[in-house]
Amino acid sequence: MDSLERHDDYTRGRLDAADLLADPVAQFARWLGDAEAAGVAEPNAMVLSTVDGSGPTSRTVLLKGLHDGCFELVTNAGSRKGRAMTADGRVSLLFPWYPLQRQVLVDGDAAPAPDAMSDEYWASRPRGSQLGAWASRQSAPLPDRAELEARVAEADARFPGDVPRPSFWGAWLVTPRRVELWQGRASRLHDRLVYTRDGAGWRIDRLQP
Ligand SMILES: Cc1cc2nc3c(=O)[nH]c(=O)nc-3n(C[C@H](O)[C@H](O)[C@H](O)COP(=O)(O)O)c2cc1C
Ligand SMILES: Cc1ncc(COP(=O)(O)O)c(C=O)c1O
Repeated sequence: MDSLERHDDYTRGRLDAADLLADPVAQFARWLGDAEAAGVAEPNAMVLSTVDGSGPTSRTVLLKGLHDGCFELVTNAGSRKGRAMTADGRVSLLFPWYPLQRQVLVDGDAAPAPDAMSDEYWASRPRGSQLGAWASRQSAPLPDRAELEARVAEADARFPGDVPRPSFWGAWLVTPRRVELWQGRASRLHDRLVYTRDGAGWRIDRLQP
């Protein structure tokens, strides 16, 4: 467990307000492009945190689009996260781009996307994933894997042609309230720049590391 003993310094980059775009989502898109270009694994993976009656909880999901200043994700509305977001839209998104010594944190409000957006995304999914969405009551206990596989076979037989989108599966849009860009620096003196809303625009402030 060597990693527990290390104190690696972060020296790959720096971050200055003068280098940032005025719009945080446009700036995020630029950083996502950097992560893609650097070959970061799953560059669009993000840790989605929600709150429910048990408190905060997190899991990884994929970013599926950027629309009018919002972050798009897809999931099952009956899942633990889906039920949490239905009851309380407050979420956070964390993009951990360790190879770039960067992270982006987004605090915002999630709401179901328009049906047309969910339909369009659904149509882009492979048939296997579409059948999987029908088969999985995501987050519910599963006594054994064979039961899941039987439900996939059932859905396959039920929908020999196009697989329709289940009403319980779709896209969600997260409207950001706060976006923080973090660039690791030497001696833990990292650069942190945070966008918060300021009237119709955004202000950018530097935070202590
Ligand atoms: C890299 C990665 C990407 C994932 N993407 C999604 C996704 O886009 N949507 C989704 O519902 N689950 C996705 N998952 C599975 C979730 O992490 C999670 O296990 C599942 O959604 C159930 O979460 P919940 O019980 O908290 O609702 C992904 C997992 C990983 C590791
Ligand atoms: C359970 C689940 N749902 C949805 C997704 C979203 O991605 P895709 O539409 O590419 O399957 C993922 C991605 O890993 C996933 O694991």
